Amino acid sequence: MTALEVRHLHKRYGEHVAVDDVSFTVEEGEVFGIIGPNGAGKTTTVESIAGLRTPDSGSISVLGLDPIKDRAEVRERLGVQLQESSFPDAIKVAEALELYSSFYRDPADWRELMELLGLTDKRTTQYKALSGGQKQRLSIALALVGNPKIAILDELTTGLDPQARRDTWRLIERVRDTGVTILLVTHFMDEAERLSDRIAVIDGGRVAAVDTPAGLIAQVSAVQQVQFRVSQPLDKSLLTELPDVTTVEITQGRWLVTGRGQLLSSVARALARAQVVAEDLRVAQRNLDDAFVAFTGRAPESPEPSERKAD
Ligand SMILES: Nc1ncnc2c1ncn2[C@@H]1O[C@H](COP(=O)(O)OP(=O)(O)OP(=O)(O)O)[C@@H](O)[C@H]1O
Repeated sequence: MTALEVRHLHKRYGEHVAVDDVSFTVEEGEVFGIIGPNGAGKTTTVESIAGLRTPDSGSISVLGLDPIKDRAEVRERLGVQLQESSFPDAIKVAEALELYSSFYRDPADWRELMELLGLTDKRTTQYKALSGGQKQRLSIALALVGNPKIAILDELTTGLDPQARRDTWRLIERVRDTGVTILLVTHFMDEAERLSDRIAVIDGGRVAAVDTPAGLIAQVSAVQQVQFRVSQPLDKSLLTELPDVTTVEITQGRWLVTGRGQLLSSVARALARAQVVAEDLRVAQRNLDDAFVAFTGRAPESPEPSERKAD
């Protein structure tokens, strides 16, 4: 069954078009990733789904409901963890969870969530005294406290150290296993690849591609790369003139040959003809970073880990 349907979403701020034309569908139980460069319109899209922004045109259906017209019903079914959520400094972990759970008709057991998120021993700690990782876990707990069918997680692990990020991923997998549909906005390609069943690449307010992580990678893997060092000097033109080769770069003695088709065997034959041995030969494995570059023309940004510590 369809959990979310976004059709031709368009949203501008004044003259600035933040979301031009975005459409996608998310099935129940899916983890659906959204990736794209800064300012691509990802947050505006998820805020519109959450009913926090009113689209200028297009339609959004959340479990068959309209986020603006059916705001109260959507609130009951949708949990939102947005970028940089802030809470009153003095509120304690247990107080925040209890308070938020009181906003919902059929809340989750907030004590169980506190335990699941590893916050029980911080129950009496004030928000301001929590570490970055703990704040992040609290905001995830608060997104889940209404027992939502769909959770929106925006920049889930930005600012966390690698260990805390991996812990958070495991947590999200556990949440997914309970059947919650997850919409995940992320700058981290490894995170998107690990957690998402499907991913939308958004660029310039439009969907550049939607596919499984493997599907996105396969779409760009027609381009291949071979790297090696040469056992003796080699005339570069012997490779550049091969029909399967598009570029040849040499950096600090390392040859990087990009091309298509039977690239590896063409290069190997050319080297053999020149009686040159390829040392330390590597055939580049395509990953989601490459797909991101191919679809957006830009390298993914890795947000700087903040000063905050995970725990
Ligand atoms: N409240 C606002 N008023 C004016 N412009 C805005 C507002 N919010 C966002 N924008 C602009 O709209 C565009 C899309 O922003 P949005 O936050 O949706 O992108 P994003 O893909 O989530 O970016 P990031 O990855 O940096 O969070 C950007 O150019 C942004 O500067």
